[in-house]
Amino acid sequence: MTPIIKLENLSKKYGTFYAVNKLNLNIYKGEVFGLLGPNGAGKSTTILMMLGLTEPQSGKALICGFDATTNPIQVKKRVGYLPDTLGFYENRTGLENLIYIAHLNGLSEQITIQKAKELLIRVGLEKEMNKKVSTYSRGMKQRLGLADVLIKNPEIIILDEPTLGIDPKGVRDFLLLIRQLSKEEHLTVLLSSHNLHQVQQVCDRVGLFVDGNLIAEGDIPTLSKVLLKEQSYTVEIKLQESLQENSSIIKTLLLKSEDIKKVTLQNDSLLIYCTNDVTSYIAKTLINANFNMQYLHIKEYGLDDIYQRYFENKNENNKQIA
Ligand SMILES: Nc1ncnc2c1ncn2[C@@H]1O[C@H](COP(=O)(O)OP(=O)(O)OP(=O)(O)O)[C@@H](O)[C@H]1O
Repeated sequence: MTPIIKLENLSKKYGTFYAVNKLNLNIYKGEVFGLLGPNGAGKSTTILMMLGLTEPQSGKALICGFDATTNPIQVKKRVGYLPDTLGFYENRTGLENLIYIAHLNGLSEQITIQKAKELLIRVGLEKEMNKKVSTYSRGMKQRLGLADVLIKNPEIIILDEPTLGIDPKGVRDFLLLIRQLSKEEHLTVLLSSHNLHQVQQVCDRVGLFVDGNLIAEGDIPTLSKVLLKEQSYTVEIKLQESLQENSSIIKTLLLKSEDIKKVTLQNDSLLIYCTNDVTSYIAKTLINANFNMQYLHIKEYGLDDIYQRYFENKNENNKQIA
């Protein structure tokens, strides 16, 4: 399958500093892809290069087959971009604002009004479309922004921190809407965020940016494997016997398995970090040693945990090096 977005060795330098460093990434039609990373990681710079709004030092951004640097007009026709700050005519209604944008995009007079109304209904602004934008909440403005982006029938939409400042229900509804649009209309969505939980809810795949580098990409289980490497499964157990008294014998027993990398005591349970799912081995080993198990479960990692543990591990390694 040909990717709809193809970034090849894309780099951007400010002075001597690389904001984006040799980025390679393929995104396919109909995917919801999350650009995730802390402040300053290079997400917005990457988006600007994809839109042809800033030139890369080296490499290429191919969008729907067009080079964003040499052919930004073709790219602009196919991509809808929702920046993190929106500007509307506040004393005009949502419908008037949308019609204005439709005209700017060259849509004919006849189809504009009908299409604008349909879109405002689609994004959930049916009741508010004839109210002035000055009366809109942040969430409503974001929906209007989405309608602005969709009116030119883009193949790709790029949303920069789209849920900033919206209340939790608004965020949920907005993300659901994006997911629906992508799945029903086969729209490719690129979403930049530092909110892991939101990205996890809505994205098919995620790319994790740190200091201008894409350090991992994939779905959540893949990211977990790549970032946590040898410790991507954690099994938590609790025994009827005292773990304080028995922890060293248990560690010796369990660490005989090559798949078990670390065993730590945490409060009154034992955390066993493994490369694979070895729960049955753990259970058998402990039962054979006459321990009585109170519970055993595999801890599922969300993006939040993966991210936090990745940075914890990195800091630990840095400390060890220093
Ligand atoms: N015009 C510029 N001139 C100099 N440095 C810049 C410029 N634009 C961005 N940078 C730097 O490049 C790095 C990447 O910035 P970028 O805005 O792409 O990050 P980001 O991941 O989008 O962050 P945020 O989540 O805060 O928006 C940062 O260190 C930033 O200070």
